[in-house]
Amino acid sequence: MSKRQDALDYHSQGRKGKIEVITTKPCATSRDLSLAYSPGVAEPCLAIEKEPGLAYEYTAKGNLVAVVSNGTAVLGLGDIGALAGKPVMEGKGVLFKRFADVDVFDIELATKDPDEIIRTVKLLEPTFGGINLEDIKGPECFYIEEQLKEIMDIPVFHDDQHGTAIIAAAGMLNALELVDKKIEDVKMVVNGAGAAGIACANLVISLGIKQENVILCDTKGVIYKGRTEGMNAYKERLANETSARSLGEAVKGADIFFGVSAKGALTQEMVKSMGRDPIIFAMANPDPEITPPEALAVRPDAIVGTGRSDYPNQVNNVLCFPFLFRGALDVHARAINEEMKVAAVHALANLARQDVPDSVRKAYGGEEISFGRNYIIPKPFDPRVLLHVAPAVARAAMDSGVARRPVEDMDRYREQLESLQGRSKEVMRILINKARTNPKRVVFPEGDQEKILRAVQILLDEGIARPVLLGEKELIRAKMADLHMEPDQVEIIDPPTSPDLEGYIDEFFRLRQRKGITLAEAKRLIMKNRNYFGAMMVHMGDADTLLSGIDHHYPDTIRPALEVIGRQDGLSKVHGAYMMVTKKDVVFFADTTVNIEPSAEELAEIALLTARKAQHLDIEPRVAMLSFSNFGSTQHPLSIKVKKATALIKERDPALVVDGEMQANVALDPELSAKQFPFSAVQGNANVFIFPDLQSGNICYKLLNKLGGAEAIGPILMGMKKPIHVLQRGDDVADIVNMAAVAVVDAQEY
Ligand SMILES: NC(=O)C1=CN([C@@H]2O[C@H](COP(=O)(O)OP(=O)(O)OC[C@H]3O[C@@H](n4cnc5c(N)ncnc54)[C@H](OP(=O)(O)O)[C@@H]3O)[C@@H](O)[C@H]2O)C=CC1
Ligand SMILES: CC(=O)C(=O)O
Ligand SMILES: [Mg+2]
Repeated sequence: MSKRQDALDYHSQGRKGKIEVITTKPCATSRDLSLAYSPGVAEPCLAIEKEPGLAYEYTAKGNLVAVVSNGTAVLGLGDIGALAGKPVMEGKGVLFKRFADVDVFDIELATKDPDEIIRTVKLLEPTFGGINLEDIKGPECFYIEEQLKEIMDIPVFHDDQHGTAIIAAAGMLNALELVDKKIEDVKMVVNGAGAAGIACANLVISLGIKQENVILCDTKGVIYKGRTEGMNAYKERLANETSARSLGEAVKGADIFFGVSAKGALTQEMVKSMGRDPIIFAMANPDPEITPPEALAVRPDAIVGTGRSDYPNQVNNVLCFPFLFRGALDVHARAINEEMKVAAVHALANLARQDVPDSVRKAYGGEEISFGRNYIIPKPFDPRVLLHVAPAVARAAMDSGVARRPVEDMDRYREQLESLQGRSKEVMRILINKARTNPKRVVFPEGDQEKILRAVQILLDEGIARPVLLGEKELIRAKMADLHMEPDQVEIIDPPTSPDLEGYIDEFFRLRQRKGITLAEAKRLIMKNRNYFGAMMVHMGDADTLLSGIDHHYPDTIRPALEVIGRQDGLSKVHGAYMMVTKKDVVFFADTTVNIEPSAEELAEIALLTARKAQHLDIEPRVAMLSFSNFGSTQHPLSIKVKKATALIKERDPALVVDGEMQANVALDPELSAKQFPFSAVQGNANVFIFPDLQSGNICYKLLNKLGGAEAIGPILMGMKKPIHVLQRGDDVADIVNMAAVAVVDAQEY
């Protein structure tokens, strides 16, 4: 199918267009009706009449943005009119929702009269928490925005001006660092002196580029002092004394080119003539001023960005407006001011320098992404953008006095932002915060693995753990340098040269001498097998917990731990659980990894240990002992075993909410439970699921993960004397970080 047809089908298939309105309150019963509408609705009306600020409490105003356009500069398609611009405005709505959960009404106005637009938008003020002006051409856009900012008490933001300028400035700051040029020395050309061009020039000047070093061009060529044709007050303010008259003359020797004009405006000849390591942002949409392959063919030393997602370095305002508005709306900002824009610039620029999580790499087809010439600004699908930009903007709004409702607890605010991105993030945030309250020493026997190093950087940045790496010092240091990590921030231990080596060997020999180990073998294992050395560290109290397994088979990781540390007294075995994070909730599955055919006694042990894990994560456990039978409905040794286990648990922990044996649907269906099993302690609200054997547990968690899309965090090993945790081969950096948090929180319990 052609790209054109594809795009048309995308818009027309199913419900037409890209947006619909969804209600947030039930309207199923006559009671609902009387609350949603008359008579109940009168109450919030009267409350708002008395106290207008309550509109943020009782209506959707606070999360609603108007995307307003008259269609005079739609992308680079030009003046195609308000109606034809509607797909773009609906598209902005999609992006606002997808990236920052901001709701949008798109408003297309069939007028070119700036005052008519101003009056109309002003009249819309009661409806919205913010106004995003879009694709209104220069110079009218400047007057419209200025006037609206003056007369409105909610944020008014022309995205083509400032959104573009913010992204381009963030990318430019990073590109300048990469090419080692000082902002106060560089010469720049901005091609296009409309909405985007004027705003880009103003912002980079405010960030430190000298005004006399910024040459603006438009369809008539260079905007120089004294030019009369095609001028306006905004161009005039930026006109410079220069002898250059054409774009070709202006870009000669320039360090930076910003294109916000039209397809093909920059030629290869022009690129050739630029200064060393030229920075070229060809931002015209949908087709750039020059494509990256064209530019790089003549100047391999260039850093090139475009507005498109199919080339590296997408310099597009999508990376800004959803997150900026999120921050502004969340503090009920009166405006979006310079301070908030600059905060967004720095938040974006800083984020691009940080290590990129695997989830983001995966979203981008597994491509290698790290700070450098092909990655100078974050990617829009990077969930961290929301968490960095919105709080930075909210903070700037508060500091500059335009926040009507300041955020009191920034950490809590970040947690709320994370919860916008799904329950799993929220739970992990709780876990991570718990880890941060008392970060423990985590030893990583696979300290030379790149994924471990990348995870360690995040653990350090977030203060989740105090990592200790095992491996050859020089090798690890070199790998850290490749990853732009600071080697001195992590302790590295090379077992053969460790001063603790002899002591560990002696102790290990003492532990295992009656289990068939010779002193020579003890020496070899502790010196050569870092899983043994790491386990000894935990045993001797030199580390609090161990995390390993990314490059080892499961038994090779777990055996040293069992031999050195062993299980807790009184337990028959160690057991394994998974935390399953669904869209709705977080539940525990056990045993999913260790015990193949647990006895009733072992099942009871598994349930008690898993319930304790849940409690430790502030989740009140409700344990379902699963079977194919409900409370004696089938008499079979397998179901009788589960029934026996249930009785044992009740005996050992009478306060624990637990019941069984029961089928999985009964464990999850309150109505069914109430109707058929009103005596059960678990009323269809189970969150800890104990499986009768490993087959069912292991199969279920994998199906839920693959078919149901639930995130599986684990295996969480339970019942060791000291906490040891096992990574899975193939775990990515985020999994390692999650497991490290699990390990730290676990270690806090010991
Ligand atoms: N990547 C991104 O995030 C964004 C990209 N853009 C892109 O920037 C471009 C301009 O948008 P916007 O500023 O809103 O539009 P405007 O209509 O406000 O401004 C367009 C400007 O470009 C100039 N121009 C047009 N064609 C040429 C050319 N061939 N050579 C030199 N100058 C030219 C016009 O000159 P004159 O004044 O003489 O008419 C005018 O100054 C569009 O392609 C748009 O897609 C815009 C916003 C965001
Ligand atoms: C991206 C955008 O806003 C534009 O091209 O107009
Ligand atoms: Mg636009």
